[in-house]
Amino acid sequence: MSLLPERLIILDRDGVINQDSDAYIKSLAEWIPYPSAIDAMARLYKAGYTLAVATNQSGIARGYYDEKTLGTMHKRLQKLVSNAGGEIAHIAYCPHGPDDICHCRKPLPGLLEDIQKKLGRKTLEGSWMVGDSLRDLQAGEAVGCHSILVRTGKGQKTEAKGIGLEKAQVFDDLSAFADWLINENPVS
Ligand SMILES: O=P(O)(O)OC[C@@H](O)[C@H]1O[C@@H](OP(=O)(O)O)[C@@H](O)[C@@H](O)[C@@H]1O
Ligand SMILES: [Mg+2]
Ligand SMILES: [Zn+2]
Repeated sequence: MSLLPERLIILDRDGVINQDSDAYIKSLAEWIPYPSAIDAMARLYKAGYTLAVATNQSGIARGYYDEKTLGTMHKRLQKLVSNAGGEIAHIAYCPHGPDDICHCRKPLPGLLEDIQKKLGRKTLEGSWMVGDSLRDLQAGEAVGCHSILVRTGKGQKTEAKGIGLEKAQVFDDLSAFADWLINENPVS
C-alpha cells in the first residue's frame, strides 16, 4: 500500500457511494449503493490507491437510527467493495448533531485527521477528498486535500450554488473521477 498522500482518496458516503435522501439513510434497506461507485472503488484500489470514507451521520444524534444499524450498512459496503476486488482502509463517521459542537462533523476536519492517524500518514496534503456537499470539500481543503465534487446526491445543487468551489474539479460521478485519475492523470 502506497503511503504517498496523492495515493489516498477520502470519500464522502451519502450522495457519492450510495443514494442520499433528505429523510436520511435510516436502515440497511435504505442504503442503496451506486453500482458504478462500488466498481470505481475497486478500480481505484487495484490501480494502487488507498480508500477511506468520511461521513456525517447526524441521524444517530437525531435518534433516527443507531450505531449498530450504521454498522450493518458499513459491513455491507465493505463486502460489496471486497467482492469487487477492492478494500476500504477505514470508515470514519461523525454521530453528532449540529448542536453537539464536536470536532468531527464536516466541514470540520476531525474525521480526516482520524483517517490520517489510523492510516499512519504524516500528511493529507495532496490527498483527494470526493464529496457532493460543500462541507465535504471544506473539510478536505482544511487539511490540504484536492477537492473533487461529484454531481450525484446533492452535487448538482452544490455546483449550482457555486459557492466555495474555486479549487474544486467537478465530475459527473465517482466513476468519471476514477477514469480521470487512473487514465488521464497518472500519479508518479
Ligand atoms: O454525505 P454524508 O456526510 O456521507 O452523510 C450525510 C447524511 O448524514 C445526511 O446529512 C444530513 O445533513 P445534516 O447532518 O442534517 O446537516 C442531510 O444532508 C441528509 O440528507 C443526509 O442524508
Ligand atoms: Mg454526502
Ligand atoms: Zn462529531
